[in-house]
Amino acid sequence: MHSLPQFLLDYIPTATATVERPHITLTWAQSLDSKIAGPGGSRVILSGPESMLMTHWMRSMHDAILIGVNTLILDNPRLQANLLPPSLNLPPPQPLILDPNLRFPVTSRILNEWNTKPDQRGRTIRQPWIICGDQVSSERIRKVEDAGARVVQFKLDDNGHISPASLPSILSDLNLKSVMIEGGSKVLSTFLHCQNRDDGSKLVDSIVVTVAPMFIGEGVGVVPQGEDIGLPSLKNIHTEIMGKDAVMICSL
Ligand SMILES: NC(=O)C1=CN([C@@H]2O[C@H](COP(=O)(O)OP(=O)(O)OC[C@H]3O[C@@H](n4cnc5c(N)ncnc54)[C@H](OP(=O)(O)O)[C@@H]3O)[C@@H](O)[C@H]2O)C=CC1
Ligand SMILES: Nc1nc(O)c(N)c(N[C@@H]2O[C@H](COP(=O)(O)O)[C@@H](O)[C@H]2O)n1
Repeated sequence: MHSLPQFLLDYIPTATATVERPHITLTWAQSLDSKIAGPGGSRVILSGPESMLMTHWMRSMHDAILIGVNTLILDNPRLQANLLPPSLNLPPPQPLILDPNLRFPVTSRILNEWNTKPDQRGRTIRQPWIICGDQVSSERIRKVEDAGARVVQFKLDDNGHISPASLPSILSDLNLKSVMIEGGSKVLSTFLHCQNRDDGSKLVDSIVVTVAPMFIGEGVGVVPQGEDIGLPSLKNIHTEIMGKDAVMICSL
């Protein structure tokens, strides 16, 4: 796959997304028994090489890649589009972490790479941005900022979360036109259960799921146990076979 997979274009219209109305894509990779990680949240490589490459194309099509703080802690990801040819000179996506209590570990790989590879800044690496609650102490914020990350504070919702309905206006404030939400389970669940943005328009625009031909058994479900009711209906479903995986893409 040497160029952007064309089937993505109809679902991820980053060209038409605007700062005023950012595009929101949810994406994850799951096993046949609907798990996204192993026991205790241990990371599992589900995607084969072809669908993983597609995920990196998708990352390059969004301004930002968002994960929950547990995924940051458990996976210690890089969140780059490093499988794509460097000769394309694509701008790296902006890592965004939803972290109400600012648990962000300053030893994380995304921060370490930002600090230790200054020559790569803006070309393959962007500074991690952490979205936390407005109750976090200024001492804690200073500690994380001194370590090199950018911290932005927003009012939390009644569940102590960054409100899914308000994420679009947070993105607008941050001058971001699109976001790809990669997980984990708790974050996917709150976004799947919240239908509308604060302005009343639909919250999630597209969903892209890689289904890998394996069972995990005990592990982390796509949504936490008991939260699999009230999930939205899907429209415009398209399935693409990529290597051994099936990639399902749809709108809501
Ligand atoms: N296969 C795949 O595609 C992927 C798999 N994963 C897996 O997911 C697992 C982690 O998932 P999980 O433990 O559910 O954690 P998450 O990564 O979903 O992080 C959850 C935390 O994010 C904070 N948060 C802020 N805003 C929200 C919000 N709106 N909704 C929900 N949480 C919010 C909360 O922090 P606080 O507790 O401080 O309030 C919450 O506990 C890992 O094992 C990882 O490997 C992750 C991504 C993709
Ligand atoms: N698309 C996809 N397939 C898998 O098999 C996965 N385990 C994931 N996980 C997500 O990707 C992050 C790690 O990516 P990098 O190694 O940093 O490129 C991980 O944190 C999950 O968000 N995704």
